[in-house]
Amino acid sequence: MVLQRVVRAVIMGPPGSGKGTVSARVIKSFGLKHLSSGDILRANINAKTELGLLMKSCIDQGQLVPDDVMSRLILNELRTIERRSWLLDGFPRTVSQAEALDDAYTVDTVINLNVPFQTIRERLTSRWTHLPSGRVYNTDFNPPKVAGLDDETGEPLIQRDDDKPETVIRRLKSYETQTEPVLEYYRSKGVLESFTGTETNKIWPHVEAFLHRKLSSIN
Ligand SMILES: Nc1nc2c(ncn2[C@@H]2O[C@H](COP(=O)(O)OP(=O)(O)O)[C@@H](O)[C@H]2O)c(=O)[nH]1
Ligand SMILES: Nc1ncnc2c1ncn2[C@@H]1O[C@H](COP(=O)(O)OP(=O)(O)O)[C@@H](O)[C@H]1O
Repeated sequence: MVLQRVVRAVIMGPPGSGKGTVSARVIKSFGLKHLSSGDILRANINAKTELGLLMKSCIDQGQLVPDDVMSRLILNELRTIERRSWLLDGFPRTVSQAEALDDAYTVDTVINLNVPFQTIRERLTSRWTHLPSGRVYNTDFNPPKVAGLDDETGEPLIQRDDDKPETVIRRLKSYETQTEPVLEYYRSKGVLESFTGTETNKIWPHVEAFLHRKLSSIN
C-alpha cells in the first residue's frame, strides 16, 4: 500500500505478546519504519555507550528505564525520521511517556496485542534474538534454518538475559502496574484497537485487515 501522508502508529502488548513478530509483518506489508525501544537500548548496551552501560542493570533486572531518559532517547530518534511513517514498538510504556509523545506528535492508531500471561511465559524462555537486526526466533514457533544462527546473516543468535523465568515475571508485573494504564489513556482518545488471541498467525490477519481499512481512511 502506498501511503500519501505520514502515518504514526504504536504497537502495544505485554512482553512476549508478539510485538516484534507482528511489527516485521506490518513493515513488510505497509512499509512503515519500525522503531523498537528495546532494540535501540540493546544496541546501546552492545556498543557500550554511556547510556547503554547505565541502563544495562535496569534492563537485566526487568525494570523499566526512567521515563525522562527513555522519552528523550525515542523523541530524538523520531526527529531523524520526521517525514516518514512509523510504527513504534515498546514505547510508550508509561502514561508519562505517552504524554511526552503526545506533546510532539499525534498518534493515528494504537494496536494492542492482548495475549494471556500464561501463553507468554512459555514463549520468552525459548526466544532467540539476532541483536544487530532485532529479528526474533523461537525454538518451537519459528526456529532459525540453522540452530543458533540468523537466517539472513548467519550470525549467532543470543538468549536475552532478561528472558530468564524470574525476570519475565517481574516484567509482567511492571507491565500490569505501569503499562496497562497507557491502554486506558489511548482508549479514552479513541485510537486504541485491541486484538485478543494466543497465536500470532491467527491474530495477524485481523491486524492486517484493520490496518488496510485504517490507512485507506487516513489516506
Ligand atoms: N509459540 C509461539 N511463539 C510465538 C508466537 N508469536 C511469536 N512467538 C515467539 O514468541 C517470542 C516473543 O515474540 P516477540 O515478537 O519477540 O514479542 P515482543 O516481546 O512483544 O516483541 C519470540 O520468540 C517469537 O518468535 C506464536 O503465535 N506462538
Ligand atoms: N519505553 C520503555 N520505557 C522503559 N523501559 C523500556 C522501554 N522500552 C524498553 N525498555 C526496557 O527494555 C527492556 C526490553 O524491552 P523490549 O525489547 O521492548 O521487551 P519485550 O519485547 O520483551 O517487551 C524492558 O524490559 C525495559 O527494561
